[in-house]
Amino acid sequence: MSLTANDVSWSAGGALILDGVRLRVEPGRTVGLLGPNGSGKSSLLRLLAGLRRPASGTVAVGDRTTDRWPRRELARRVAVVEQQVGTDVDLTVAEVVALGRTPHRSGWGGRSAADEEIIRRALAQTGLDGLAHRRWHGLSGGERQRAQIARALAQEPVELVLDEPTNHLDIAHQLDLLALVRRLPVTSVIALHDLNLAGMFCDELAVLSGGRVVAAGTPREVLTERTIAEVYGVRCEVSEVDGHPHVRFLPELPVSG
Ligand SMILES: Nc1ncnc2c1ncn2[C@@H]1O[C@H](COP(=O)(O)OP(=O)(O)OP(=O)(O)O)[C@@H](O)[C@H]1O
Repeated sequence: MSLTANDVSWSAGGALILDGVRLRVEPGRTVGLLGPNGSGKSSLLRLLAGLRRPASGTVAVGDRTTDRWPRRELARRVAVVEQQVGTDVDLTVAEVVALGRTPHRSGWGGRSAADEEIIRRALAQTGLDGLAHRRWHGLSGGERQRAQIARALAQEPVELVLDEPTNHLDIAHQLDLLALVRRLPVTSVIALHDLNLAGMFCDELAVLSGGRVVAAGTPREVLTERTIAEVYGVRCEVSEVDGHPHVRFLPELPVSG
């Protein structure tokens, strides 16, 4: 396995946020994490990336639990793109992307020609070549989000953990980004809200509700009218388009009386 959560629980502020979560992600797979606001997606992603320790249960990256990975080695191996990124950074886009090379550098040495090539490629993969010298604070939300993804790619991770990476992107950039993540030879876990994009681009899906995994499997197994009604409380019809489940939401039934 590439990433494994074994009966993971985690609490914060006196509340149980994750409750006995099991997740097994095979190498090279793209797994979507779905669930309503506050269901525990970001919390689980942070645990999977080793940024937090479970209160009980274990998280393993490769064949080692996160507590047995030296911090720097884990920082090289697992890249994380979080939802909120500060705006008070006085760096150019290229400098932000270059931060992805930090865990790979030894001592005080500068960037090598190989580093520069990796940074150039990450900028090109995310369509940011033209913005390399722009300053961070002048970027749009979507440009910042793409720069954070380029930074994660520059890290050349084995596992990539993305928390709602498309929430600021226009539809063309959403499709480009998810197609790119799927193409990369990495294991990815992505928190997403868009059920149809999750169905199009993920090999497997897991649905969290109230800190528990309530459904897991292929998109066809998970994206059912019943699960969507139970988890989100909305009515929908699920059909199939180009081999992927397609969810069409229906208006609420009028209250009779
Ligand atoms: N450090 C913390 N202290 C207290 N409560 C927390 C902490 N971190 C998360 N929570 C709570 O845990 C719950 C799950 O939060 P989390 O951010 O993991 O959910 P999410 O599924 O990613 O939500 P969203 O879709 O809104 O991003 C929420 O109720 C949140 O308020």
